[in-house]
Amino acid sequence: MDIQIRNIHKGFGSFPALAGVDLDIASGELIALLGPSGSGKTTLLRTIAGLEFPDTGQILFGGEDTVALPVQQRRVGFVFQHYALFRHMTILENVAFGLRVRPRHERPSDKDIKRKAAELLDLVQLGGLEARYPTQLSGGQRQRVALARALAIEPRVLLLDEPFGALDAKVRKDLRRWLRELHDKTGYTTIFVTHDQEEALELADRVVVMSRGRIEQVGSTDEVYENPATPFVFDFLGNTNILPGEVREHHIYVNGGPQPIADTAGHEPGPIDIYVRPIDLRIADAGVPSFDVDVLSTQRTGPVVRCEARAVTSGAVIEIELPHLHHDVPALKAGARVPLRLSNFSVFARGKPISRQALPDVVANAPAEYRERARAG
Ligand SMILES: Nc1ncnc2c1ncn2[C@@H]1O[C@H](COP(=O)(O)OP(=O)(O)OP(=O)(O)O)[C@@H](O)[C@H]1O
Repeated sequence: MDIQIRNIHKGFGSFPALAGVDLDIASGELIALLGPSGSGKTTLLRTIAGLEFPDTGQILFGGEDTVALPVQQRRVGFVFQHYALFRHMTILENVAFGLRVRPRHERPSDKDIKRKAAELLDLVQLGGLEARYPTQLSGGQRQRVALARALAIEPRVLLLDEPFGALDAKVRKDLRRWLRELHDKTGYTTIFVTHDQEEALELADRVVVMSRGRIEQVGSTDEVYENPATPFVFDFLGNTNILPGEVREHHIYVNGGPQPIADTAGHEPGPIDIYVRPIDLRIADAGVPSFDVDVLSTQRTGPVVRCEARAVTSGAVIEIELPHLHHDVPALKAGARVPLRLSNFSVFARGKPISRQALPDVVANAPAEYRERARAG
């Protein structure tokens, strides 16, 4: 089932929780709504489910406007962060519940309901535990029961609100992989809410990054990570260093840097912010565009070395992250002055994002030598 969301506004009192949301979701897609707390993810999910009514806008399921349809008729499967299982019912009866409460003329026979519930428990890999009660299961198992229950009604759409939020890191990771496999098997259009970037990037076909009731960017996981449309998206998707810089005569300079770090076509001259991740900074060989930093401290945490340094000319404090066996590590001693190069970065005009289309040019138009080095990693 494909879903079209058209210009949804939803306020709570005078507060705009959703401020004009448009989104097209293809049938069978697995979509992540990602954003910080309060950005409107849950409100959007609940509006799609029919648990909230938008002030304006349309939500179309397969071309049909659902806004006037009551929740029951939308046929959405919903799973919340806290597994709301019925404690007094066995696992099998929990899964069967959605079928048992159907109107009489749509309700399968008792035998078929039990068979279907058992099949779904097999699907979520809990076959054999049908007679247990929710308190006799682990958190991850309970969440899988909640998912089987949501699937029992043969939903047109599956909506998951931080489904693994309450579980520990290891179980979350296992369940993520499992959910992806389940999705590939069942093919339901699925939308899930998370504020965990890693979860969104690992699981989803496309990620919808939200901030303050609006969509900042929609794209494949690679697109949003490699080509963030706005400073917000860049910053939200991982650790960020912001280096003040400048576009001058079609070149990009780190403030105070003697040589340009890249060429740029078509960008307005003026102050910019260069966004670069700690893992995309390396010590530059002679002749490669670079800027000098003074190393302040270096610390190893397991397999990773984190180094804090200060840009000599701008004074910006930046973080560098390397695998501990990387050949740059010995040179990053506190007190050393080293030249750094950027292997990947985004540029934003200070205060306003450079258009998304323009961003790939920044790398594409870098000096040839720079590009080769960037490719070499
Ligand atoms: N029933 C409500 N009454 C008043 N304000 C609400 C209500 N529900 C949500 N809000 C407000 O709307 C905004 C968006 O909330 P929402 O729950 O959609 O955010 P979220 O991105 O899902 O956040 P979180 O990750 O913390 O769950 C928040 O500022 C929240 O306080």
